Amino acid sequence: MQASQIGSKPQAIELSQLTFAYPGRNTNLVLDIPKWTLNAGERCFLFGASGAGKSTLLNLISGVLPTTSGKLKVLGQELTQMSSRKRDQFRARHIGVVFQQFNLIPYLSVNDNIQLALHFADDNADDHQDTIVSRIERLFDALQLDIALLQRQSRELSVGQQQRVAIARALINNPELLIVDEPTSALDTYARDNFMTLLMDSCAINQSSLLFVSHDLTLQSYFDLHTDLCKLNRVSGAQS
Ligand SMILES: Nc1ncnc2c1ncn2[C@@H]1O[C@H](COP(=O)(O)OP(=O)(O)OP(=O)(O)O)[C@@H](O)[C@H]1O
Repeated sequence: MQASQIGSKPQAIELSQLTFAYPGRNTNLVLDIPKWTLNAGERCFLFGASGAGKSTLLNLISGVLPTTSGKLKVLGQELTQMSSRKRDQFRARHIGVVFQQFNLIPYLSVNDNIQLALHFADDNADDHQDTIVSRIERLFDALQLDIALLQRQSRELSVGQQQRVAIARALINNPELLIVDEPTSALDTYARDNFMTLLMDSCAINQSSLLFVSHDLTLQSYFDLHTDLCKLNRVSGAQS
């Protein structure tokens, strides 16, 4: 799929007049963003006070939550016009997500965790297992993961190994957009810097656009763009 074009600039994310309120809290808007774009290939560090709506915005962009009103185009597709099922399918095929807690299924093997991501993205994944195996091998090599870990249950892995598997799972479908939510909060400085380097290298290899949320402002130096959600969002409900 091609990212949408405005002039000659491809856009990974375009939103305008985007509002969102959680069901049951209809009078309480959480987000009201007049306009924001992320160009294809750009890496954006999104920050803002606690409660500013960062995770909510990531969930809208990845299609987990439906918008309340406005326009939200991701990789050229208008998400507001998609059913929940279509959004899930779109996310599985085009967006890699790395969550704070990695969200690996603990009792499944590492291989099964990765195969699940492939399964949700492509019903015919079983048809080309050779290609898939070599893709997994390349990713494990790039992420410095021992291939023998594929057979281990993910709960047996160290935190550092789980992080790398979470990145491998997010990248296995070659996503055009990678969304990463506060993944370094539990890490010491050394592990955090390693994680960031791996993430940046993986994005460069894949030419993915990156939207990264963190409270850790020292990570800003890794990014082309720094966006303060409190300045974008007309709702001022954040608690510092
Ligand atoms: N499932 C939910 N139902 C109702 N309100 C919610 C829900 N999730 C979040 N909120 C509210 O939406 C607002 C934004 O929350 P969100 O988690 O997006 O903020 P955040 O910027 O990610 O915060 P933090 O930095 O503390 O993680 C908050 O007022 C929060 O209470």
